[in-house]
Amino acid sequence: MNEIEQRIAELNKLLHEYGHAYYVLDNPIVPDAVYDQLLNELIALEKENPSLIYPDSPTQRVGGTPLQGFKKVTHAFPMLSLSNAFNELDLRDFDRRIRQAIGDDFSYVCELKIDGLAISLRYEDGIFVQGATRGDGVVGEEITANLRTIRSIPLRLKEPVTIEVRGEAYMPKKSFEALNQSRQEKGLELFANPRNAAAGSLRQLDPKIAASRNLSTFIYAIGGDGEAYGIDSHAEMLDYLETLGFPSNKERKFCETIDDCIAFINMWTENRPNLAYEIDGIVIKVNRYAHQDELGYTAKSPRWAIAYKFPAEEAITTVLDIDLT
Ligand SMILES: NC(=O)c1c(N)nc(OC2CCCC2)nc1O[C@@H]1CCC[C@@H]1O
Repeated sequence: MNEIEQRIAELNKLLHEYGHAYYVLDNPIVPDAVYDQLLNELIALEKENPSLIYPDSPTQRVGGTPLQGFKKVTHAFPMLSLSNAFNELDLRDFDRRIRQAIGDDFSYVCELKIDGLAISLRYEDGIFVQGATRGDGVVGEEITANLRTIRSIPLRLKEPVTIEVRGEAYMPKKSFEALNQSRQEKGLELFANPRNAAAGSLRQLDPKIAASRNLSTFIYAIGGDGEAYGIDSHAEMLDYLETLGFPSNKERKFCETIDDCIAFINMWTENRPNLAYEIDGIVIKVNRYAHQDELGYTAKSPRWAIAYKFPAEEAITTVLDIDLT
């Protein structure tokens, strides 16, 4: 390797490491100025040596020309939805059904239900090759170019594995407020909520627009059977995703009983306003894969998971308005 090739390899390695710390671990290890200076050095070197541009170079996140439209993609594994629970009774019915099916010796994992847009990411030998929306669960839209612009989505994994993962793309509350503020000043129509803003951003044909919207992601599932990766529980799968370099939500909790889950739900019902992103509920999943296999699936959702949905704010204000008039 000549010294230019060496420097380009070194810059790719450093910028990947710094980018992962900043965007995935939310824990920067160099000041922004240092990151920007290295990125500009790489941009200049790549300009002089285009044949040395790595496909997963951080300079390759924002594509050039806008697309004419989005291709359809059939998911290798259907992207399921979640059945809902709205109160404690629903949760205890869910728990009773599980215990009737597999006995009492099991545990749950509780996760925040991110209020964004479900996405699927495909990696071949560790390289990000395709990203799609959930669509109807079977067929989605191919939005790879837009997903590449999301800094928390790794372009190369820490292991050269071929894997398909699922997660939620979302717009942090602060980015949503800033976006609507700037749209207000331009006399543009405002987005109703961060979820619509994220969906609207990922439906843009020009990746430069998606890149400007400060989207992020949390990854929460492997498409297909996790056993293929030597994992046998949901908790282990989330840890494995982190070792590969994916962002997973750290507010998850291992719960022995449904009472622990209800305590978790009560805590986050209280704490939700302090989060940097919107959640619309709490997802409760039976932890061990052996138990998930025993419980199986309905046509559209797993029997081993349920989403407790927070009461919608607007409904409460409507009720209050009636009471107050
Ligand atoms: N929105 C979420 O934070 C979330 C989550 N934390 N975990 C899952 O588990 C999947 C995998 C098994 C069936 C649903 N799904 C989520 O969102 C889904 C996307 C499509 C419907 C649900 O909103």
